[in-house]
Amino acid sequence: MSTPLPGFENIEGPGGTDGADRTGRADRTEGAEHGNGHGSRAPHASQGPRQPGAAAGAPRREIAPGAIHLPGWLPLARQRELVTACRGWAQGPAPIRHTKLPRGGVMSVQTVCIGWHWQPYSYTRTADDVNGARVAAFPDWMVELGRHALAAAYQDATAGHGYTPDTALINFYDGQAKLGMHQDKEERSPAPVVSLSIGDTCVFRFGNTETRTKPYTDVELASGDLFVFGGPSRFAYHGVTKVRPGTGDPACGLTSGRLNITMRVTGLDG
Ligand SMILES: O=C(O)CCC(=O)C(=O)O
Ligand SMILES: [Fe+2]
Repeated sequence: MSTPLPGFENIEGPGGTDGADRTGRADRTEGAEHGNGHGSRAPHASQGPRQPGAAAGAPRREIAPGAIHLPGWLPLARQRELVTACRGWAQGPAPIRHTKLPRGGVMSVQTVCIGWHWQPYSYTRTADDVNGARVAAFPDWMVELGRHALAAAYQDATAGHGYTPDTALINFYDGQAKLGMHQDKEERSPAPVVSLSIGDTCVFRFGNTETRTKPYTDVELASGDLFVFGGPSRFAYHGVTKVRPGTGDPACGLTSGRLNITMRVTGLDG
């Protein structure tokens, strides 16, 4: 069964490391991720994200049309709340695990989903490749967070209106995990993807909609960073080429590794 989440589940422990197997470095194009989750407690909605531009450090940057990097958007306290929520989902109803790929590979990333369960290459309500359990509900507070994220990224108070993400893939990367270039394309909606990063910095490669090769831009995603891709970039290829171990601030709630949450609108009913 699934391996525990080194460095994540046991965040009080020694700076952990490696997860079960890192044999696979999964290409999402070829593999997937998935997960499941289970009820969690909502981070306090009272503490909103920072205003655009208020983060220390790097400025907001449009990486490609519709693809925005907003560094330091999530305050540390909010990061910790998300880590706590994700830790709960990682435990069940379907535990986080390394997704198996159709051709026998295993992803190096560990994933758990909420709302809908993703496995290569479709969404279901139950985690059929894990334990068959129905995944945790997608909480209202995360819908709100997604709406705030769009408003901040697009610098438009109305940008989040009507945005109702119904699934999130929650990925945990140890120091060796990677994610191959892929498109998020199982969704039947063109609504933007909202990505939040916590813990160690990674190199996020954001490319184009035609090919998984160049042209692309490598972006350092650090703890608290928001990345949104919508509009003409919604179906661009992207991936994680490397994690930089030891770069995260333990005050974010993770002593090692990287957590990434991507919210999406599946466009599915039922
Ligand atoms: O970890 C990341 O920053 C990207 C994750 C991703 O692309 C995905 O879950 O589809
Ligand atoms: Fe993706």
